[in-house]
Amino acid sequence: MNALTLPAPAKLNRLLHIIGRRADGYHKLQTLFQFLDHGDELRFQLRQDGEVRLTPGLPGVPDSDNLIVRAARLLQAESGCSLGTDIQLTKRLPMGGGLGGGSSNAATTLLGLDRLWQLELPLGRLAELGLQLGADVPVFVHGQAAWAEGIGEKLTPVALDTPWFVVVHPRIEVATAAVFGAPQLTRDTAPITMARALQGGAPSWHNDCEPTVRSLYPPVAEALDWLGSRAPAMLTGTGACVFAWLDSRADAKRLLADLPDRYTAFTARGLNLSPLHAALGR
Ligand SMILES: C[C@@](CO)(OP(=O)(O)O)[C@H](O)COP(=O)(O)OP(=O)(O)OC[C@H]1O[C@@H](n2ccc(N)nc2=O)[C@H](O)[C@@H]1O
Ligand SMILES: Nc1ncnc2c1ncn2[C@@H]1O[C@H](COP(=O)(O)OP(=O)(O)O)[C@@H](O)[C@H]1O
Repeated sequence: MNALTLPAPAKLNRLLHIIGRRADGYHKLQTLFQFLDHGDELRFQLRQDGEVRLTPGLPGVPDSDNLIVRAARLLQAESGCSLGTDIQLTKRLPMGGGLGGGSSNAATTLLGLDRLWQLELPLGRLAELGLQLGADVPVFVHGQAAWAEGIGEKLTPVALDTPWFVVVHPRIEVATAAVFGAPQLTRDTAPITMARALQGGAPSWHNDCEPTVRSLYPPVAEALDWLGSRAPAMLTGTGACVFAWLDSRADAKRLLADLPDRYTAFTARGLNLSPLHAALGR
């Protein structure tokens, strides 16, 4: 095999609670991750010379900081593999959108190059490598919708309802570190069990970052109000994207028809198995 084209799906946080803070400043979370059938695409072509080349690069992100290039180099270092790759990126997910695009790109790179370079590392090891790149990478490596604890890396697979979503991007970028660093962020939600979270279902789910992101980023508050007046709506991760869930594709498309020009948006179905794993048969 000389080349491989793979999806890097988006995720949503269908619930996000902040229950404390670790000594290193990272926040302890409880969250429900689900994938979408919408995302970026990466094409990997084998190189014999060990070089890792990405095209096109991302505006404002030097290649050496790009999570795709960092994931490829980390895998080379871990495995001692002397092969390289040309990577072509089709970027569809907004950056800093709370859809986990960078993390998903990193996971697709780890699994894609593991296959292209014939390394056959276990998913658990690839997830450990992924965690060095970002708190959200392991869920994309394991590829199952999950209840997550710790900083998002302690994962228990779950089967969630799979509604149609409308995801609205208010065309601003939210810095995850700024939200987690905000003094007004509440960090003391009482921990709950997974069973209790699942029992309540979507109507009972909320995101503890929402009040802080609303106050720091007024365009996100406006998007939540616009969407929330039409269907139940929430923030994903630390934003900037907000999402609403609907019973059918037709309802989702109807909602999109009214979208103000100041937003971009897409519709997508919730998935409990990542399309990456479906494509790889893993
Ligand atoms: C909040 C979540 C929920 O899914 O999503 P996003 O909105 O970013 O997608 C994630 O946990 C984000 O994960 P990720 O985007 O990988 O974050 P990282 O790069 O590891 O961390 C960025 C910065 O956010 C802060 N951070 C991140 C995660 C966490 N549990 N506690 C933190 O305090 C730290 O200051 C860190 O330096
Ligand atoms: N391949 C990548 N795709 C997107 N962002 C990347 C990538 N590599 C590094 N980044 C950096 O990570 C930041 C967070 O990106 P992203 O994962 O898209 O958002 P979020 O964590 O909010 O879901 C970006 O603003 C960018 O600086």
